Formats: sequence, structure tokens, C-alpha cells
Amino acid sequence: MVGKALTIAGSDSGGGAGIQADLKTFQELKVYGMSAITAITAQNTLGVQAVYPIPLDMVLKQLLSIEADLKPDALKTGMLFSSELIEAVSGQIKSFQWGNVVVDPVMIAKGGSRLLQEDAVRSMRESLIPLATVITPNIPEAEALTEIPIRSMKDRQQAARILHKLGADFVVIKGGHGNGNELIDLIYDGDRFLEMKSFRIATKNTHGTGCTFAAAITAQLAKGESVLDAIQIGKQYIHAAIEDSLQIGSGHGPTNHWAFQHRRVRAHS
Ligand SMILES: Nc1ncnc2c1ncn2[C@@H]1O[C@H](COP(=O)(O)OP(=O)(O)OP(=O)(O)O)[C@@H](O)[C@H]1O
Ligand SMILES: Cc1ncc(COP(=O)(O)O)c(N)n1
Repeated sequence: MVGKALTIAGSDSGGGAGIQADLKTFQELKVYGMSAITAITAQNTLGVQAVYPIPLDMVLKQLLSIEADLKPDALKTGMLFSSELIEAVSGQIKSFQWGNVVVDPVMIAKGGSRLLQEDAVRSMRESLIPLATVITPNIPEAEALTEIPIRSMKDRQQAARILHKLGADFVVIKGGHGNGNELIDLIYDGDRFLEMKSFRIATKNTHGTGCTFAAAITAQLAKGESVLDAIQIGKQYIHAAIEDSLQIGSGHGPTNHWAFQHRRVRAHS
């Protein structure tokens, strides 16, 4: 039986982030992809030109249709835009008893546009994080959720502890926004800290990296993999996708979803 993965997120007309990145990732990792669209963005590699939130009722109808017939093995949340949406979506996830929930707490796009209203951070903290199997904030998102400034690895560990206490089983604080040639994603399971290290790829083509990483974790969970293995495959997938990124558009180009499988084929031939 094929694993079924759901993304609850915003649409990116440029195809690099959001729903589009998630479905590409699901396809590449060989799970059946489904979507519930929370907002439509007019977006390209240069930035976000407009945001149109989908009426709450229509978002809930999408989730109901999926529950009535398809039922996901794993799901991820991305752009949820407002406090109302976060609370309603969290309520549905809970009442449908959907498990394997990956929360990517999307707040601000690369160019600076807000993808989450400022007053919605509290709902994320109180309603969504308690349902998370894995939460994958970048450093600014972890700072907003925990209200502590993050400058050192000790600060990151402290933020991870807070997010775990709020109810996330596994916390991954991503290091894309850090400095230096080495890049560390910090994992915390409530007991141990694990540092997932890689080298920093020098490229401006990093549009959709957060979405893609979380979607790859979701795909692996939908196939029944353990959370730690899913996070590690997620890292391999996004690293390959950034390393072989695509020169498309004149801003922050998208990642390359073919890279991961191409490398596997090469490694086995
Ligand atoms: N330049 C890079 N080289 C290698 N890995 C990277 C690079 N940038 C990001 N990553 C990896 O990509 C994943 C996503 O991290 P990042 O911190 O960029 O997420 P994000 O901030 O949510 O994404 P975005 O900035 O696109 O919104 C992480 O595993 C991170 O380590
Ligand atoms: C619709 C939508 N969702 C999310 C992001 C953030 O993207 P990233 O994966 O780069 O954090 C985005 N730019 N647009």
C-alpha cells in the first residue's frame, strides 16, 4: 500500500515553495500527495506580490473531503496565515485523530513578506504545536515562538526545550539562517540533542528550502519510517536539492527535486 501524505499550506504561483514544493517532494519520494490550500500567493523568485487567504469554511471543507475518503498517513502544515485558520485546522487535525504531524511554522517569506499575521504566533504556540510530531522552525521562527533571542547553540538548545515543552515530540531548529561554512540543524527529542551537520552551499537559490525539508520528512513518515530516520532523509533530500538547484527566474531560484533520486541512481550504477 502506498503511503498518503497531506500538505495544508499556501500556493506559490512560482512553483518553488508552498503546496507546489510539497507535492513535488511527495512525488519524488514516492508517496501519494494530497493538498488543502489555505491561501493563494502571487509569487515568483523575486518575492510575494499578493496574498489571498482562502475562506475558512473552504479550507475546512477540503480537510473534510480528505477525511471522508482518503485519510493521510502523515501531514505537514505550512503557511496558515491567520489565527482563525490555525485554530480551525488544529481542531480538525485533533478531531480526525490524524497522526505524524509535521509543523513548518512559516512566518515570513525570503523577500520579507508576512505569510503569517503577527497576532497568530500565539495560536501556533497554543493550538498547533501540541499536535506536532515534529516542528521545524528556522532561527527567526524559533525566536518568535519562544520569545528568546538565539545567538549561540546554547540558546538554540534552550529554544528547543521550550518548544518540546509546548508539546512537539521532536524539535528541529534549522541552521539555514546561521553564519559560517558549517551548517547545523539541531534536533531535540526531549531527552537528547543531536547535531545534524553539513557544509553551507554557496547559492542564492534557496527558495522553498524549508517547505521541501518538512515535506520530505512528512513523506518518510507516511511510509512508516521512524522520526529520526525521516529527519535524516529529509536533510539528504534538501541538501541535494540545494546543491543542484535550478537557475530559474532572476531572484532566489528554486531547489531541484530530481537531484536526490538522480544521485541514488548514480550511486547504484
Ligand atoms: N545554503 C545552504 N546550504 C546547505 N543547506 C542549507 C542551506 N540553506 C538551508 N539549508 C538547509 O535547508 C533546510 C531548510 O533550512 P532553512 O533554515 O533555509 O529553512 P527556512 O528558513 O524555513 O527556509 P526559507 O529561508 O527558504 O524560508 C535545512 O535543513 C538547512 O540546513
Ligand atoms: C506559499 C508559501 N509558503 C511558504 C513559503 C516559505 O517558503 P520556504 O520553504 O522557503 O520557507 C513561501 N515563500 N510561500
